[in-house]
Amino acid sequence: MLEISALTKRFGDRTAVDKASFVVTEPAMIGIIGSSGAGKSTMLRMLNRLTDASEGAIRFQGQDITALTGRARRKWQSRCAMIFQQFNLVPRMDVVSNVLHGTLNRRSTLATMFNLYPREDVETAIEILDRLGVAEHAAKRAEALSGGQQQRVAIARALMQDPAIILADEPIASLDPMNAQIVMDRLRRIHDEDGRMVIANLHTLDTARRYCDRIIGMRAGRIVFDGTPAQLTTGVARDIYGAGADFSESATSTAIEQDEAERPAARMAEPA
Ligand SMILES: Nc1ncnc2c1ncn2[C@@H]1O[C@H](COP(=O)(O)OP(=O)(O)OP(=O)(O)O)[C@@H](O)[C@H]1O
Repeated sequence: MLEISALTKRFGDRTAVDKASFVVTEPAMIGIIGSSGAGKSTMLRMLNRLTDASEGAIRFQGQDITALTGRARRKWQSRCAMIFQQFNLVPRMDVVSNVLHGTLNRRSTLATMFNLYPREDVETAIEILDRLGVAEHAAKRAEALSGGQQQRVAIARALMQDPAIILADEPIASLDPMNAQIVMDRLRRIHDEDGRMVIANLHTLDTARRYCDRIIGMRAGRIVFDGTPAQLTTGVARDIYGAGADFSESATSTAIEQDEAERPAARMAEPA
């Protein structure tokens, strides 16, 4: 259903994603791991068409995604909704209106300007908020909610678009462990109950192991691992992160970045 072939992104003479290829035949929950600068965000941004690929192809259910322009590109961005580490809500706007923002693509400019949302959309938004356990906060300003609650509102906004794919770029990197678990549990449930594909960039190995059916490991722009959590042995993880023999199972990419800072040879993949 989703086919990525030799997808490449260059920024000047830096290759952020280098001939990445993978195929997803049925909706799955996929985690992308790798150290900072490995190309994970760039990969998701190309999938969502926020960034244009330099080379290669993305096909979804037979459609050439890389070729889409204008309205067709915006439609794809609705089918392939993205959530971000920093939630990207409008802080002073109430929670329901933030969620209804997910319908902007299909509403007229006039309706948008005057905040005229159809009643059934408002009801759907509340139902989705309820599903995510934050309906009681519907009337509050987004900025009044905790980080974990805001991320659930961001997921609700994504669901409002009824997407086939949810792309999550480090969705729990700003959250404490308890809220991180709540957000990952919700994403997993959305996958299990709705059959939506979820592709998440994840900072910590244990999260990827625990929640994902399939893990893709990136290093210096290349896919260096693609398999199940069981196949992701400590040795494989060490290769993905370019980490030394002191690498431990509980290590996170944050800990590894610090290791890399001390090892100049491993800095290639880091931002300039
Ligand atoms: N807009 C840009 N202009 C120039 N270089 C960029 C741009 N975006 C990303 N890069 C570079 O591309 C490489 C991959 O970056 P990317 O953000 O995709 O990595 P990442 O694995 O998501 O890292 P992190 O976990 O730190 O977010 C890095 O070397 C980065 O500096």
